Amino acid sequence: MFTVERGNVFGIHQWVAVSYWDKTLDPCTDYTETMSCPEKNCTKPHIVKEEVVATGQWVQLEKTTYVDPSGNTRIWETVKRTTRPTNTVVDGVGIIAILKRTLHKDCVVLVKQFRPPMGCYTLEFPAGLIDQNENAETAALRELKEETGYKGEVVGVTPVTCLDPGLSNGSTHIVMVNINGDDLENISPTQQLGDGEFVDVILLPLDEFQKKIDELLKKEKLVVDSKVYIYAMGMSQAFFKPNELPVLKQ
Ligand SMILES: Nc1nc(=O)[nH]c2c1ncn2[C@H]1C[C@H](O)[C@@H](COP(=O)(O)OP(=O)(O)O)O1
Repeated sequence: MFTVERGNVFGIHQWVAVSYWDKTLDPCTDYTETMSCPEKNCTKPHIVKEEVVATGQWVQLEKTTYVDPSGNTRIWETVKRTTRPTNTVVDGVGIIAILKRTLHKDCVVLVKQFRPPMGCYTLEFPAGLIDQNENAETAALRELKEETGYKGEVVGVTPVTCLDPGLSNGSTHIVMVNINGDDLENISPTQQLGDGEFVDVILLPLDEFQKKIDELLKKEKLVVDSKVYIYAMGMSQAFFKPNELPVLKQ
């Protein structure tokens, strides 16, 4: 439910769009009352209202009023994308694409691009925003083709995952994709980049993924996306200690 009110936001008097939580539409209404708790009274935290402070073409800043678990009303500064398709809770897709070729090691497909908010080049999984009426699988294959030129096949999709929840409601599905590198279409892939998009494709072998990233970071001024690095650490921890015996700890 939206109203327009005159309010004081960050010390500035201005007209703001205010969305109040409509309890009749909120499936969590039953849980927003004070619940008994062994130590003290606990409240199910909930949003009271969201006020738009500033809106750009791609993002907006909001002042979020919420009740915390001890029942206190507080304010949070929140960033949201303006591009989220209607009736969804997800903005985009990230793509873990594995290039599989005869007589080659399996490789993870990464992209390097200059990211203005970071002021430097970053190393990321291919990714992009989901268009209206698109699902995660379709968006992932489209973005992969655009950014890298590769045609892939979806082999898995995560639940909605949050990206930076202390700052933004930005969220993504991670889509697992296999690429048949022997396919004629994938032998000399051609990117389909839009205006203002400059993307370098980087292939790193899956069996030395973390080591190759570390080498790249030493060689170039580059910041690696945390999803990429955590995936690399997970790969190292899970698969590449074949000769280590489990040790019983006291
Ligand atoms: N926050 C943004 N500010 C911009 O000025 N422009 C932005 C923002 N977010 C996205 N975009 C633009 C840049 C591209 O032209 C398009 C497509 O982005 P997409 O490929 O879907 O996503 P990324 O790869 O994560 O940029 O949106």
